[in-house]
Amino acid sequence: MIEVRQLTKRYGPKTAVDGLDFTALPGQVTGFLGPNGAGKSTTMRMIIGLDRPTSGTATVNGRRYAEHSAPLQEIGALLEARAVHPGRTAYNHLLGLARTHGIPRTRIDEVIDMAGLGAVAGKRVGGFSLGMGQRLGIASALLGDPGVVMLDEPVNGLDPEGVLWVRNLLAGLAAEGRTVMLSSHLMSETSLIADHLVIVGRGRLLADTSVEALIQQNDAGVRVASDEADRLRALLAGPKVTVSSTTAEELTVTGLSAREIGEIANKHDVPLYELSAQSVSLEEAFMELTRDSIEYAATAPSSGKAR
Ligand SMILES: Nc1ncnc2c1ncn2[C@@H]1O[C@H](COP(=O)(O)OP(=O)(O)OP(=O)(O)O)[C@@H](O)[C@H]1O
Repeated sequence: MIEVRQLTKRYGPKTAVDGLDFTALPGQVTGFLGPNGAGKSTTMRMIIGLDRPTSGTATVNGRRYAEHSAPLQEIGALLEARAVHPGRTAYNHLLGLARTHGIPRTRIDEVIDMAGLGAVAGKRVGGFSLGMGQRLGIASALLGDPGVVMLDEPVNGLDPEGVLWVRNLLAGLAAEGRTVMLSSHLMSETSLIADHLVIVGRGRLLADTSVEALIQQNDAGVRVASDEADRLRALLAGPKVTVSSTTAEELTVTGLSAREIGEIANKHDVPLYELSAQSVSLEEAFMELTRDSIEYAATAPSSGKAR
């Protein structure tokens, strides 16, 4: 489990992480999402003790990273995929890590296989593509067989086959009861991989939710078309129901499901030409949530126009 409590990091006048609270639970994939500069990497660096919080705490299985006697066996992290000596082979990179952490050699072959690096294990890392570097970074994170796995932008640079591999790998790790956390600035990709979403902007928590709940929250009503739209509108009226119309024949209804609307229409013999549940895409929901938190917006802020 990863627990972040009132975590804050300031660099001079800049507040990179601002009173952040969230928990990544075992058995789940937690997606840590936010636009560029939202504070994701800084938070992850504090979780593994590479940066010291200005205030607040970040713990792994109840303890700060530095308090673990064998941290690599506790939490496997991929932060900078290319922080590997370019002249070393992938195998020797993993061997160096294994030796300094008391991990048996047999585990190296296991993670090489798991990461699909068998054919290039003897090659120098300097010649690796971005995708191969990511795979090696993930293999390194898994070397200590840790119960907690935290990966910063693990699908960056991977081709579709690689993205699918990460997805299946992380789902498998979570199914084994491990805590899995990954960061990304891409909602569509993350919603396919993660069960739980922690969304941040300008260092602050914007949402802590399940993918399912976010989909439900972004229910944009049910679109109904009928040439008796006015009669239907009256039949649907209720305290929690809102009905708006775009044309004489079309209604958008919230507060009732498509099934309920269909049943009412059927009971009163109102013919329907369309009955479809609308939803805002998760990408749109993410943009809406983070709109005020974009640090590097393309439009000039002085234009006064909505981005
Ligand atoms: N060492 C540092 N000194 C000063 N400012 C920093 C430092 N590290 C990060 N920042 C600033 O803190 C903010 C958060 O940065 P961080 O890298 O954590 O964001 P991020 O969400 O990981 O972004 P990205 O998706 O671009 O990697 C940014 O405004 C960044 O410029």
